[in-house]
Amino acid sequence: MSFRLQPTPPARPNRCQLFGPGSRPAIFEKMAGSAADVINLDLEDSVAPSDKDSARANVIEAIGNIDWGTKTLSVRINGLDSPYWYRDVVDLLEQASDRLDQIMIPKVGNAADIYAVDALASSIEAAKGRTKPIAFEVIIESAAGIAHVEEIAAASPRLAAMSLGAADFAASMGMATTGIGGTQANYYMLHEGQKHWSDPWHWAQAAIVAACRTHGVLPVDGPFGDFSDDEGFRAQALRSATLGMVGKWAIHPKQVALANDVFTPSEDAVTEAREILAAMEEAKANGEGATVYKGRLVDIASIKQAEVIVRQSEMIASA
Ligand SMILES: CC(=O)SCCNC(=O)CCNC(=O)[C@H](O)C(C)(C)COP(=O)(O)OP(=O)(O)OC[C@H]1O[C@@H](n2cnc3c(N)ncnc32)[C@H](O)[C@@H]1OP(=O)(O)O
Ligand SMILES: O=CC(=O)O
Ligand SMILES: [Mg+2]
Repeated sequence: MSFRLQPTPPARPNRCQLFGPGSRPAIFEKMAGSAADVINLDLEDSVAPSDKDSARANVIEAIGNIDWGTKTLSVRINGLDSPYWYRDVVDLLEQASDRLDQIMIPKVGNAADIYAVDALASSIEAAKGRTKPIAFEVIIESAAGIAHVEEIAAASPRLAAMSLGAADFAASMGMATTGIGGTQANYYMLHEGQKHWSDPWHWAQAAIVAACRTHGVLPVDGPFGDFSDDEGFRAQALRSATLGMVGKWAIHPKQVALANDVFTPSEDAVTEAREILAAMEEAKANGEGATVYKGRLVDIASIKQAEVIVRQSEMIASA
C-alpha cells in the first residue's frame, strides 16, 4: 500500500440510478415509489430546448413536494457548453428545498469544469445560508473526459459519484455505433472461424474505477438503452460489478430490479466471504499468513477482497 491510504467513498447504496425527464412530471411520483437508491431528475438531454424552463420549474417544485423517502435525490443539469447550466444551478440552489442532495454535471472534460460549478454553488450556498452543501456527481462521456478522468475525480470534495455515459461517449469518440452500451455486433475477435465478442466499454470503465478508487468517489455504470433486453442489461451490469462499479443507471423502471439484483451481493457470495475471513482468522491464530480454502489459496489480500463484499452487503442492509 502506498504511504497515502485509499480514501473510502460515501457509504450509501448506489445500486441503481433511475432517470426521468424533468419535462414529464407525471412520472415523478412513480420514480419516488421505485426501488432505486438514487433518483436523477433530468434537465439535460431528455428535455427538449423549448421545455428547459418549465422542466426546471417542475423539478424545483417536485423536490419539495414529493416524498422521496431515503433516496439520494439528484438533478442532472445542462452541460457547460450550453446556455442553460448556470440558470439550472442558480435556480436549484436558490429555490429548491434542502431535500436536494446532489447535482449531476454532464459532459465534464477537465477539473476546471467542476471548479466552475463549485465556485457558483459555493457562492449561492453562502448567500442563501444553505447549510447542507450540495454534492456533485459527474458523467464521463467524452474523449476529453476520459483523457482527464483522474484530475476530474480529484477536482472537488463535493464529488460523490462518477458515471460512464456510453451514448455521448460513443459519439465523442467517433465510435461506429448507435447502440447505448452493451455488446456491439462489430466488436469481435475471430478465432478458427468463430466470433468472440469483446467489451468496447471495458477500458473506459476500468479507467473510471481506478480514478474513483484513488479519490474516494463511487464509480457507476451509465445507461443501457435497449430496455427490452433484460439479459443484455444483466450481462453489462455483471461486467461492471466485476470491475468494481457499485451500480448502474435505469432509463426505464423495469431496469431497477435488474440493477438492484446484480449490485446486491448474493447470499452465497456473502457466506463465502465470511468463510474466507474465518479461515484467515484461524490462519492468523496459527501464525500463518496464507491458508487453503476450498482447495484454493487465500492470504492477507483475500481478507481485503472478502471485506469488500461483506461491507457492501452490510451497508445495503443498514440503509
Ligand atoms: C443517454 C441518456 O442521457 S439516458 C438519461 C436520460 N434519459 C431519460 O431520462 C429517459 C428516461 N426514460 C423515459 O423517459 C421513459 O422511460 C421512456 C421514454 C424510455 C419510455 O417511456 P414510456 O413509453 O412511458 O414507457 P412505458 O410505457 O413502458 O412505461 C411503463 C410505465 O412506467 C412509467 N415510466 C416510464 N418511464 C419511467 C421512468 N423513467 N420512471 C418511472 N416510471 C416510468 C410509465 O409512466 C408507465 O406507467 P403506468 O404503467 O403507470 O402507465
Ligand atoms: O448521458 C448519458 C449518455 O450515455 O450519454
Ligand atoms: Mg449523455
